[in-house]
Amino acid sequence: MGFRAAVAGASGYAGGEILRILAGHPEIEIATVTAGSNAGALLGAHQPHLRSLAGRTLAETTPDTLSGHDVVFLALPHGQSGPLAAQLGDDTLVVDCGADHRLADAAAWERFYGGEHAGTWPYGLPELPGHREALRSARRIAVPGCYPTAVSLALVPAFAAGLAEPDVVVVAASGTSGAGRAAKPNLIGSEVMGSVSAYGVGGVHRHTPEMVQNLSAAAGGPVTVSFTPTLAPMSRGILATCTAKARPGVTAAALRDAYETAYADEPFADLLPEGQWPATAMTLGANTALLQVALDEAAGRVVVVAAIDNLTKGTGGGAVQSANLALGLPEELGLTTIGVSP
Ligand SMILES: NC(=O)C1=CN([C@@H]2O[C@H](COP(=O)(O)OP(=O)(O)OC[C@H]3O[C@@H](n4cnc5c(N)ncnc54)[C@H](OP(=O)(O)O)[C@@H]3O)[C@@H](O)[C@H]2O)C=CC1
Ligand SMILES: CC(=O)N[C@@H](CCC(=O)OP(=O)(O)O)C(=O)O
Repeated sequence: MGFRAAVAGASGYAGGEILRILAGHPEIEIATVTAGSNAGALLGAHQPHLRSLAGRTLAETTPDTLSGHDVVFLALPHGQSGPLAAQLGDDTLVVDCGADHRLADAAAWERFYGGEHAGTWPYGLPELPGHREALRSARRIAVPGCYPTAVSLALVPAFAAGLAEPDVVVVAASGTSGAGRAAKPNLIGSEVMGSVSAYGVGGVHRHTPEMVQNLSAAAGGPVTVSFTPTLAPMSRGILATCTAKARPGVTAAALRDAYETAYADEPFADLLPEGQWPATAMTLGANTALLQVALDEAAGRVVVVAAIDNLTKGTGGGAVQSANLALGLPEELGLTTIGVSP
């Protein structure tokens, strides 16, 4: 084993997914697991599926317990990563699954999250133009939000190829694990089962500025995004239906060609064969974003559907993919494109 890792927030969903992936990683050893209120408990009590790690004790999450590692994965509530990272030297790679360092626009941060902006770290989505190279020398990484991962992979190729106008509409369904482990009134079993519900409607969801940031960078100018998230009765997965106004003269063939070119060499972004549409069940547990494109000629819109596992490509898998790059390891190490079905 080449690198020693600590995982903070190991009793939560994102921390659990990072541990699931690291447990099969040939070059990263899980040295330390930490938690908040559950510090002192056995990991097995909170992550019973991680059998080989069941006997590990959850330590407190402090700079002391996290220091001395090659890589620290933070899967903690927003606001925790800045103060912790400040006490970990640059010899430690810090990979933050929280939102604190994803946005470059401090005003957008204050509007959607409130409080002072903690600063911007290299953004952990290697598939975006220029990002892979930046990640190779990073010592701090901001893992993208789960919805922005799906939406950016869905629409960046259309903007980068100059095929879309800056007018985007996204409706995306997420499984309940996206909301974390803590109980919330709208996530009680009987409220979720047998129903799909919208939330964060009307441009207020905090992932909107992150989508705007990524799509505007690809478009080379400001893009507006109308984003409506919905909660679906499933534990994992995001299905994002993304549309953008098509530029005049765009053809279906040119659109498909842009996506084939963009993702030809990407290990974790797959354009499906024509006629096959992404479904969350096709990529559960895999680090792959599945995509399909169409041109709605009557409406004059580019339509892209993306499916990811919110906990894998949308968090834990994306975190390990970027960490691999920053540690000088092969990007795909420890990650799978093989899903779990049914
Ligand atoms: N779930 C998802 O799909 C995604 C999550 N993320 C991000 O990952 C992070 C974790 O999310 P998620 O795993 O879903 O949340 P969970 O609620 O499932 O887990 C939160 C974790 O943080 C720990 N924690 C809470 N408060 C403190 C504290 N004050 N000090 C130390 N540890 C604390 C908890 O420990 P304990 O149990 O001991 O209290 C637990 O291990 C968040 O920033 C989230 O935004 C990002 C993308 C997608
Ligand atoms: C279904 C659900 O509630 N999903 C979460 C987003 C997922 C997430 O964890 O995003 P952050 O990393 O930015 O917190 C939400 O809509 O708030």
